[in-house]
Formats: sequence, C-alpha cells, structure tokens
Amino acid sequence: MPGKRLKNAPHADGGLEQEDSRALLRVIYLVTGLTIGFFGILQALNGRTPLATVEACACLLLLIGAVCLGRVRNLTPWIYLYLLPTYSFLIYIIVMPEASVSAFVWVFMIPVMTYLLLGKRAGFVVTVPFAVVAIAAYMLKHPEQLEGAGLIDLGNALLCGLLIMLFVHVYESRRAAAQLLLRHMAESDGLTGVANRSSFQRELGNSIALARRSGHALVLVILDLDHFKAINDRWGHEAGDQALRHVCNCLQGRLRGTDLLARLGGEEFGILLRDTDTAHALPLVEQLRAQIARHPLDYRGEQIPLSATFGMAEWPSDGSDGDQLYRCADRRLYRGKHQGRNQLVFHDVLIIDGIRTDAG
Ligand SMILES: Nc1nc2c(ncn2[C@@H]2O[C@H](COP(=O)(O)OP(=O)(O)OP(=O)(O)O)[C@@H](O)[C@H]2O)c(=O)[nH]1
Repeated sequence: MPGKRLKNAPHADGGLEQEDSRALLRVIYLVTGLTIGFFGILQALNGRTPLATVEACACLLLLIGAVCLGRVRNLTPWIYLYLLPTYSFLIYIIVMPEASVSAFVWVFMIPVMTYLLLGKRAGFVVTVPFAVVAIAAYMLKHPEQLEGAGLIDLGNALLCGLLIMLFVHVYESRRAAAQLLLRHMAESDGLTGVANRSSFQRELGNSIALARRSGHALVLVILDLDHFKAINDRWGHEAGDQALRHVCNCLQGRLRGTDLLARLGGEEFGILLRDTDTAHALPLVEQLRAQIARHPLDYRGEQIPLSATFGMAEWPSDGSDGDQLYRCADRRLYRGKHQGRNQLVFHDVLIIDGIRTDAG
C-alpha cells in the first residue's frame, strides 16, 4: 500500500486548495511585477528617475518572488507580503496629489483578491479595515463629493463595493462548505462513515514518514469479518450492512483519537495505531477482537453472532514501508482464517525441516 502524499491539501485558513493558491499567487506576482516594470519604463521616459528606480526594484522583487513561490511550503506569509503593501498602495493612489477621482475603483479588487487567497474568515478581517480606510481617504480627498450629485456617485460606489463584498463572502462560504463536503466524501466510506482505503493508504504512508523521523514504532492491524457471506445469505444484505456499521461502532468505541480506523473494502478493515509497538498494542487489539465476538448484532429482534480475524504487523520490524507492512498483516490474517478464525495473529510461523517454529 503506497503512501501517497496529498499535494493539494487545503490552505490552512480556508480559501483555495494549496496548489491552486500557489498557481494563482504566482500569476498575481508575475502580472503585477510586469505591470509595475512597464510603468517604471514610462516613468523613466518621462524623466522621473527616482520613481522609475523604485518601480524597477518592486518589479524585480515581484519577479523573484514569482520564481520562489514554486518551492515555498507555507504560502501565507507570501500572500500577506503581497496583499498588505498592494492595498496600502491602492489607498495611497486615492490620496496622492495628482490622483484621479476614478482611482477609487481599484479598491473593489480588495475583497475579491483577499477572499480568493485567504478564505472567508481572514478575507473578512483583512478586507474590512482596508475598505474603511479607503472610504475615509476618498472622503477626505474629495469633500466636494459629499454634497449634491457627488453624493449620488459616492453612494453608487459604496453600494457597489458593499454588494461585491457580500457576494464574494456568500460565494466563498458556499465554496468552502462544498469543498469540505467533497473532501469528506472522497476520504470516507459511504456506508460506515470511517476512512476509506485511499485515505488510509495515504495516512499510513504519512505516519511511516513521521515515525522514521521520531523513531517511534507503529502498528498496522487488518481485520476481516468471519463468514460474512453467510450473514448476507441468511439475514439479507441490509443485515450485512448493519453488521458492518455495528463493527465500526464497536471498534471506534475503544480506539484513541490518534488511531485511525478505515474500511479497506467489503468486510475488511484496517486500523493504524501510531506511536506504539506490538507488545503494547496487543492487549488493545485482543480487546477489539473480543468486543466484536461478545457483541452480536441486534437485527429485528434477532441476535446475529459476529467475529473477525485479525492480522497485525509492526513498523519497522515487519516491513519498512506501507506495502510490506500491509502484506505482512494480510498474510497473518489469512493464517488466522486457516487456523479457525476469530483470532489475532501477530507473528509468523516458519516451517523448518517439517517443524513449526514461531518466527517473531
Ligand atoms: N451487506 C454487504 N455485504 C458486502 C459488502 N461488501 C461485500 N459484501 C459481501 O461480503 C461477502 C464476503 O464474502 P467472502 O469473501 O466469501 O468472505 P466471508 O464469507 O466473510 O468468509 P471468510 O472471510 O473466509 O470468513 C460477500 O458475500 C460480499 O457480497 C457490503 O458493503 N455490504
């Protein structure tokens, strides 16, 4: 079972997925850098050397930033590094002496970019103060707009800005909720609600990577319900489905918050026990087996007996990666099936010269 890393994990504070955010931010850095570079050339041609120099430096920094963004892990500082100076500059162009009245339209970009890059909560927190300062700056710069026809223009601009913010806020809330739901559906098993096979594989890979760094062992348990076909055949598929949910409840009631239970398919489940080894995990896993055997499913007044066979493997002694560990636990599970089911197998048996010997 290879442990693939999820590259497109969600952004820490909501907003777009990490890789989408990265692509968008790189485009923003690149486009802004090139635009400022273009204006720098115009300033230089008009003989405004100091301004041209400042703009050339800003252009260079933004282009270097666009290149670096391809590699950085945490995008958040880079987002703020762009947004805060840019928004401050947008406010400055409203109040600077030769500013046109229409410079205010750039303020409408603030909620759109902020919500897109930072998500709903941080989007709101960053947008509101900048919007308030921008409005105040505009009123101070253009007091004539506060009377007569100017008041209508100002009202239009304010209402338009407010509606943009409202729409972006509602849109981002819905988008984030839909993204969360999609993620949950993609990572969990529809019948039992526990993690599905692919998210379990990923977590197993990630946990092994972490264990390599910390030096702590971890345990993988695979279990398979015994004679499950007979339950379906005798009581029907609905009873089988209820049995799967019942087993999950039994198991989850005993596991720690850091343990992970997943349905690997059909009537097979996986349990990942982090920061522990076989010796310490053994009593718990044995309790899990006994728990299932002791709690039959109550189905329409009938008691359906259940049991499961467990195979257990420890990292690193039973396998150096997820694949090896899974194969080891699976091999032990099937040995348990052949030995009569409803048991936990946690070591191998070697046959040497026809004599059975415990291998581990
Ligand atoms: N109700 C229900 N049955 C399922 C589901 N997925 C797989 N099954 C059934 O599980 C049964 C598995 O049967 P087998 O692979 O023969 O295993 P078993 O009867 O448990 O026998 P052993 O594993 O050898 O103890 C099949 O009848 C599948 O149809 C499911 O989601 N719901």
